[in-house]
Amino acid sequence: MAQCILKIALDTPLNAVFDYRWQYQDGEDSGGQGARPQVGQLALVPFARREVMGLIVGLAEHSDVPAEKLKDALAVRHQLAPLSAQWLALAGFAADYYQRPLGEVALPGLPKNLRVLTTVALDRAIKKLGKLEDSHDHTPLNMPQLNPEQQTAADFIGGAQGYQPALLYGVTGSGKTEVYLQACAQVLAREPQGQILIMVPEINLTPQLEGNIRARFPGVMLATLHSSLSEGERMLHWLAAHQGQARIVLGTRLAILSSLPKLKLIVIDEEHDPSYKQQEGLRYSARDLAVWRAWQLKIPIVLGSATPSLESWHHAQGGRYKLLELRERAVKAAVLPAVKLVDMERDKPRDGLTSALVAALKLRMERGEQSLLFLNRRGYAPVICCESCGWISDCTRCTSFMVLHKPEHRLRCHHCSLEMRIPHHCPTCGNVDLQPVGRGTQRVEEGLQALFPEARILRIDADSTRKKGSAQEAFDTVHRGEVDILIGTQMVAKGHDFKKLTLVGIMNPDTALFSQDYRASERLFAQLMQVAGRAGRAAQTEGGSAAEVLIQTRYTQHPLYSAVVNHDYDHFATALLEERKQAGLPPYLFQALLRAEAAELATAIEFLDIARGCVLHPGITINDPIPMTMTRIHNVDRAQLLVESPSRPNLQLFLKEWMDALRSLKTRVKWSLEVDPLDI
Ligand SMILES: Nc1ncnc2c1ncn2[C@@H]1O[C@H](COP(=O)(O)OP(=O)(O)OP(=O)(O)O)[C@@H](O)[C@H]1O
Ligand SMILES: [Zn+2]
Repeated sequence: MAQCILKIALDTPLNAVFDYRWQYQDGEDSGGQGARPQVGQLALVPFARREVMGLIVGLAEHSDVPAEKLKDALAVRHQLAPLSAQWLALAGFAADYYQRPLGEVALPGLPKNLRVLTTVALDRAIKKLGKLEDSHDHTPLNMPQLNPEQQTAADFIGGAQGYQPALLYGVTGSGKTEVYLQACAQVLAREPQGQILIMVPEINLTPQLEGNIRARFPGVMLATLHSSLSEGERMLHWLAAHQGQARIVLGTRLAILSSLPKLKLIVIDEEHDPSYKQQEGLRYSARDLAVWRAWQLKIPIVLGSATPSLESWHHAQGGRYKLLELRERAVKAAVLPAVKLVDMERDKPRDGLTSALVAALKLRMERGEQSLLFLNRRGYAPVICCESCGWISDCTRCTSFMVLHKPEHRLRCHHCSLEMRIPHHCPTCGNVDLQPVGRGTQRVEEGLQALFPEARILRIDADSTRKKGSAQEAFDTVHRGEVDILIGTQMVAKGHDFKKLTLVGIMNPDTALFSQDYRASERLFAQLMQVAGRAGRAAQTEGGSAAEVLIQTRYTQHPLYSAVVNHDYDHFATALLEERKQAGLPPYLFQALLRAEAAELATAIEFLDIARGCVLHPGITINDPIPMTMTRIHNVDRAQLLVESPSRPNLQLFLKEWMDALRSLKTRVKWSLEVDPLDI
């Protein structure tokens, strides 16, 4: 018997690697159950009176831990091929950059079934996969002729060698998907063992793309990775990628941490989308990690969008990313829709709809075409109020309102999930006449039903698609043409290729114009361009309507709307970047946000005040602590502290020192750090 020390990363907030003793049979070939373990393997160990799965990140002959304190590891998962050095480096980079212990990044990045104590699930999955193999026939089927711009882009991406980031800036409906698929075909032809990672921002976009990929490459093994897989499926798909069997992996942001030993190309579709940012726990940007991963592996990466993020646009302007452009819609004779502003001051809306929008809807109904109404607010009304005493339905646990959900007869807080029946009378004065204020998708649906009793109306939002599979069913109904008017939130706004849609109505985007968040205008612009881009994606039929987008607004002179009317991303983005430069904001400045939570706001602020003073570092601006805009959620008060620097490396140095100092502070305040925050 021989003995070694396993250096193990565990999923705990303690920023450390733990030593365990392990005995194995000396000389046995690697791979056997008794072999010497390898870095990148998983091991079961005792920790704090529990048994937990850890990741071997190092091997040693001796430990500094006194022998009587050193514990034995319980098992090593020899049946699983070790995670590669590159994968460990990726997890290590993410841990460093986002200031988290390695174990807290690496272990949650693995499927749950790998981390359970028994090996049943793992053994079963490995056995199942043993029979499956990619057919090695990577011949693409039904490749459409690309237009010259698409061809240039596909050839550039497909032919790129080494680290080569490209920004594929193509207007909505310009056929970016086709560019990805043909670039993939080139890579698969050149690298028969190679793997490709394709990411989409939202789970609802996976089925459409999965269908396209399977139809194009029937012989290629495809694995999907997203949050609605069962644990069994996730394990199977993850393993198919890890063992190099899956050639194409399609997934949402969590797929960025999948193990892909033969990765040769990364595709990030809709790269501007905020959903690439994880908003809890390890708050990483999957897009940024993808770029790092491509750099590390020296492989090409393409970021695609009709409305690139300002960060990526900035890189493309500065020459760090190759800019590839698609200026026209791919389907011949499909043109970008005419965008018109409807002045709500002149054309007063009834039930939220101006007469211009009603007329446009009516025309589509008569012609058997589809319309989409976009309203980014679910529920029936954002609040109910008592007209006699002024009571409003605010949430008792949050700085927000209880939203009226009429079909379910409930009031619901969208932040803490508090629920109650709709009160019969005002809780303060007893008045029975409680009125909904404002309008959500449910109320729009009700109004439309009254207006167009014969119309087939479908609402798609988080409430209507709670059941597994129901979102896909809803989108299929639209694609089959069984819907006349579709009402939806941002769920319907992006990526979908609805072929029969000729009208998009945007109900009330004005509120976002006056947000305090400096990113609000970038986001609103992207959202409007994306949703507008759902109209007119097929050629206009004879006697059919030209594609049209109506934006209802009270601010018809606003430059943001003019840019949308003119489909003018370039100028708008360039102007926004200039503003950011003048104001000293990202991407010209790097930020991190320290958040603190406590029962009392004062406690949170007090903690941030201490944090503010505990490390001094030249070139770093530490702002005053302030309450968060949504101060209270679920009876917890929240405050934040913004840290800024024009130098990313300098900020990173500071954060490292700062986190060490904060970890040693004794406090009951719950705190967390976000690097490159999106919402401030
Ligand atoms: N070369 C081509 N010839 C004919 N049709 C094409 C070609 N390329 C793409 N298309 C079609 O054009 C439509 C739009 O393509 P796609 O959905 O890829 O656009 P997109 O650029 O991803 O748009 P968005 O940014 O709005 O998601 C699809 O129906 C696709 O089949
Ligand atoms: Zn609440």
